[in-house]
Amino acid sequence: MLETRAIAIADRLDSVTTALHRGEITAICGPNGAGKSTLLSALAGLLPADKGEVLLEGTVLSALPPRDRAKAIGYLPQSGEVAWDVSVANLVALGRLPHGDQGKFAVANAMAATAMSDFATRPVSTLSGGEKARALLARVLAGEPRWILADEPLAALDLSHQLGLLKVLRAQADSGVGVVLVVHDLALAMNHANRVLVLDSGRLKADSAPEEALSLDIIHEVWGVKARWLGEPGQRALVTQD
Ligand SMILES: Nc1ncnc2c1ncn2[C@@H]1O[C@H](COP(=O)(O)OP(=O)(O)OP(=O)(O)O)[C@@H](O)[C@H]1O
Repeated sequence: MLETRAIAIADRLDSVTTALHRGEITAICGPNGAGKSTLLSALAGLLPADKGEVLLEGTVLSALPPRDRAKAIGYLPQSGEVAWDVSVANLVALGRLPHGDQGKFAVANAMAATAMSDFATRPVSTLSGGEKARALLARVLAGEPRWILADEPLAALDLSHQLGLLKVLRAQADSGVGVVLVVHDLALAMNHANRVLVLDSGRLKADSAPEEALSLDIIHEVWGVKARWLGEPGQRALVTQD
């Protein structure tokens, strides 16, 4: 389990308590500035909380040696910047750093899963935005973490690659990995997450199964938008109303 106990961070998070589970996809949703990236960084142990604590499988996260933390949690930030212009294969291999090995099998698997094998020798600077996003996700997968924490990993991807990566993330969850995604696309959260956290001005507004957390009342209250869901469970589409 990855837990937060009443964590507060300046004006960004206000006493957020939740417990996330491995084997599930958890979506973090909310309007711009609601605190989604802040919560994800705190869950990754990258942003210390002013109050409260984050626990990974029962241990206070900040007490874990950095290498153990890096092995357990693969974090994919929103910005997607790459500091050095290395080849895609070398970028993905950086995911093995916490393990101190080359992990050739894991690296090859990660590149295949993200459809990046054909780009192995390409300098990262020559990739399109979507290709770079896939390469960065491959780096996280190569580390074979128990938790994948990704901030809008699908935002730059075309429909086909979005669906491809959702399959990869679902397969990760099915194999026991905890997958936590910041997601703006509410239909994507509704259809693909096991659990949805809705943040509003730094507070946890909902934390439950998607149909409940993304009810029309909550969407109206939090996003200020009148909408309705169409379609069947698992294939919902959100339509806004005037
Ligand atoms: N380094 C920082 N110092 C102070 N305030 C910050 C900092 N980073 C973000 N904030 C503020 O904290 C709040 C939450 O930001 P956060 O990035 O977590 O929101 P978000 O829900 O991820 O938003 P978005 O959907 O726009 O990416 C915002 O009001 C933001 O302006």
